[in-house]
Amino acid sequence: MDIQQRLFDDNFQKVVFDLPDADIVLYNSFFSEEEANKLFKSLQDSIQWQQDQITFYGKTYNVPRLSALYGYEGKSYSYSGIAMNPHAWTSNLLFIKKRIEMIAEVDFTSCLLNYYRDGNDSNNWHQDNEKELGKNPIIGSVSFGQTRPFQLKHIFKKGLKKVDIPLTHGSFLLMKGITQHFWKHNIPKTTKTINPRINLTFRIIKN
Ligand SMILES: O=C(O)CCC(=O)C(=O)O
Ligand SMILES: [Fe+2]
Repeated sequence: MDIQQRLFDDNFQKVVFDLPDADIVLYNSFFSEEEANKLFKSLQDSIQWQQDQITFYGKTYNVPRLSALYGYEGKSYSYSGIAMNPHAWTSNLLFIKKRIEMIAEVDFTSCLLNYYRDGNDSNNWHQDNEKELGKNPIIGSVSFGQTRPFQLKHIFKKGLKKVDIPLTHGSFLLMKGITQHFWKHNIPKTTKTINPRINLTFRIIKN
């Protein structure tokens, strides 16, 4: 490990979660306060946010958040039952991608962004297990803005308690291994008055 890597490592706090059937690590303050403030504002203004819809038993609903897909050309991705073509990487996204790849040691091909405008926006229980992500998906999740709880529940071991991980401004959460086979996650709604939040999930699309 060179000096630069060591200095960089010292700036954040690493939390390893001791959970069965999971490989989840959280790095708080992975981005400095100053970097995180800048990135939040520029992503808020420059990302091509869109309102996706989902059809459920023949009825169409707005997804309770705004979203956007970025990545390498041709790496289309299906989520919420819709095939999406990515926008080209921006310099901010490449900056974030490079930084997290120093830790994740993979080449992420795609980034799904979510914009949670307020407490009414949420992300319902799901696994990131689309077949394009391969057998054991590696998900690199970066958060800016309002801290929201990222909840996890084991799909089969009903006796296990729900896990609640606050994802703070500038944090980086890495999920890999068999995690997506055994755990669902969600961002719950809240009636509290809160600020907006941006989350980026970097993924590897194999097609
Ligand atoms: O907002 C988050 O922290 C989670 C987002 C998420 O689970 C997803 O996009 O698949
Ligand atoms: Fe997810």
